[in-house]
Amino acid sequence: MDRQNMILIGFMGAGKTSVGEELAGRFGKTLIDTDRMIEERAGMSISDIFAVQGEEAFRRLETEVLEQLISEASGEMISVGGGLPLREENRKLLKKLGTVIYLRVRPETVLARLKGDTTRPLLQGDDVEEKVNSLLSKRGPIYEMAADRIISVDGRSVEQIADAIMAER
Ligand SMILES: Nc1ncnc2c1ncn2[C@@H]1O[C@H](COP(=O)(O)OP(=O)(O)OP(=O)(O)O)[C@@H](O)[C@H]1O
Ligand SMILES: O=C(O)C1=C[C@@H](O)[C@@H](O)[C@H](O)C1
Ligand SMILES: [Mg+2]
Repeated sequence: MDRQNMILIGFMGAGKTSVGEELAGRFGKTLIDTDRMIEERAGMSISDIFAVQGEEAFRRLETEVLEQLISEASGEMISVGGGLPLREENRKLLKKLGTVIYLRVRPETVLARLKGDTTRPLLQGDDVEEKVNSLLSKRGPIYEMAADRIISVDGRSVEQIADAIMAER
């Protein structure tokens, strides 16, 4: 891996963390995951940050973490929270940080993977299917705008997705 950072973006359940771990392992690196960085900084889970401080506060933390990475990260494998590219400011920071790879996922795949998940505050309660469909259709074009490359993940294993990313480097 050269000095350029590689960043995975995409919807919840697309596999950013899983594929990121796989790729980082192949490069002999440890994955940097912005959700985990925020949990460590805040000393609480993402669900608790949303519940106690609200989504806006979480989004501010995402921008802070991105700024920190720009000053510190070089040649790293990075995965970011599903909503991080939503702020225009963050999309500019992502471009500055490195090569942005969008893991594109279909709603059915998200639902199959995250059924019963309790750690993603935006997908709790009733009508999870409706929430996934509506968020994904709003966010799809934004992810595309932020991306240097797009990889479809449906029906592919974590290893196959990592292979596809490596092959096109
Ligand atoms: N290619 C895949 N095939 C099968 N299962 C997968 C695949 N990628 C991820 N998963 C599973 O889907 C779930 C969500 O994956 P992961 O946590 O990597 O997604 P994420 O994109 O990081 O989500 P978030 O934005 O919420 O952090 C996990 O249980 C993971 O094991
Ligand atoms: O898509 C989103 O908005 C989110 C995705 C997760 O990675 C977390 O960052 C959090 O649950 C919010
Ligand atoms: Mg993740």
